[in-house]
Amino acid sequence: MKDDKLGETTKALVDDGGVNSISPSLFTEVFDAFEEAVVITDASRRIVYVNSATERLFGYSKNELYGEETKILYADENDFSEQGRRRFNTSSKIAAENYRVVYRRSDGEQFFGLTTGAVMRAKDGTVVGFIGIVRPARSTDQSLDTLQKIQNITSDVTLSQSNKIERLLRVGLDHFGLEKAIVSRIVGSQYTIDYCVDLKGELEPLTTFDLSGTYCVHTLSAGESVGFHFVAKSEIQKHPCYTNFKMESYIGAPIRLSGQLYGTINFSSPSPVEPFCKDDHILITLLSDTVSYLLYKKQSEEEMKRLASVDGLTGLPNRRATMERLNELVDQSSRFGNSLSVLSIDIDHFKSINDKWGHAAGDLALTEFARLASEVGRKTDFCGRIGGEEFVFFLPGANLEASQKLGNNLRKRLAITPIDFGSGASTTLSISVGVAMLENGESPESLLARADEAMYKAKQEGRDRVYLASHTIN
Ligand SMILES: Nc1nc2c(ncn2[C@@H]2O[C@H](COP(=O)(O)OP(=O)(O)OP(=O)(O)O)[C@@H](O)[C@H]2O)c(=O)[nH]1
Repeated sequence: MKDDKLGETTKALVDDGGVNSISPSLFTEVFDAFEEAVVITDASRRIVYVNSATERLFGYSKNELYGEETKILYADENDFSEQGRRRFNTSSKIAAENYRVVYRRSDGEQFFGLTTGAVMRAKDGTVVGFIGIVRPARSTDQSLDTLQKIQNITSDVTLSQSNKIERLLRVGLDHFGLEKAIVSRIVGSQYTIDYCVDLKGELEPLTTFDLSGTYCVHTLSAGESVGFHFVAKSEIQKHPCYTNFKMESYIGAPIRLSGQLYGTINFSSPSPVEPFCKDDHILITLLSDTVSYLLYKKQSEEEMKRLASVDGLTGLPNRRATMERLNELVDQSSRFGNSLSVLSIDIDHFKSINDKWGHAAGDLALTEFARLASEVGRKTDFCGRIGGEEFVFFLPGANLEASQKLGNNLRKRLAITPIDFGSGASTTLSISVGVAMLENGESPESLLARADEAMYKAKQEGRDRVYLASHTIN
């Protein structure tokens, strides 16, 4: 409500006898429904009426306040005498202006209040009192503190991007004084929790909802930050989001990534809160931009990691990633006493393919081999390229017999799958395979060396066969 309008409204309540002549029940009828604190004074700034919101906000009962100067509400007496008097004096010209002042509750706690004030005039124009409307504003100190925390998190090189996002959600929860924080991923009509922090521990990442039944559908249709501080009293009180989740307060903003919608960042709570102010909307937009930047960095890092571990030609894990996986598997098998077998595979006479049909044909043969190799074996089996035409298979839980079977299956598949180089040229591949099974306390290097040794034996014995390694090489 604008101050000038406020003045007009109060005029109707006041007669020439001043504010004291009005029955408090009339004020109560008008102002008790307000969510803001309403304080009415006489012309000497003594309180004649406060509404219930004032009692809640300042922690005083009506009777404790009636007759007191409004000084009792200010944290700083100077504000009462200077700031207050600028507005609350009989010749005040200040009308349509919101201002912030530090107030003090009955328990001594201080808070910033966003205040609107007006002079109350009787019908003949004489000033009979003042009316002030106060709602708590988050303090500048708190906003600065929040900004500082955001900066500390984003600049911390020891944190992963995911850790940073989770910490930002906590900072947002603290700032808004809410209970649940979510970064959602939205694809089509599906809303998935990507990250969450829930003080009640009820939310879990990867939970999905139908977007149309969430609060975020309002954020998306607005295309910018949206806040509801008391949903039961808002225009969305009948929306399924309220029936589904029963959150009274919500503030959310869309997250865009590389120009596309990614999802939302949102904070909510089953209890109503004070109305969200402009600063809150600026802050959630800043959080959304920061999360978007972190998600972008995370995706870039993942892509770089993927590229660094994948063989560019075949798409199989490269030597580095393959050796890492072998180390992990040997470690797991040694700890849990499970078997682990390794196949060392070398394509026979591969050089002749290059020589006969060119390097591109050799590349095609390697790609086709990788495709067929990926089709044999179980989901838990691992196939990697460790050199030119050298590949390995790691088979967790498999013994020599099962590994030999896989080697032979692959040989058979290759034998019946000609690779077409165009212009009528084609060939099938044969492989020499060495198999070794992890022995007690054996190192990854030794296991692989035994499989290689067995593969060379297969070559020596005429190629196109599987050879089983015997014992540890000393
Ligand atoms: N086209 C192509 N050829 C490759 C690639 N990497 C390695 N090679 C070739 O693979 C061939 C390997 O040949 P060799 O090690 O002599 O063995 P081979 O001809 O397979 O004979 P055996 O292993 O003894 O059966 C070499 O000619 C390499 O140039 C690649 O990425 N693409």
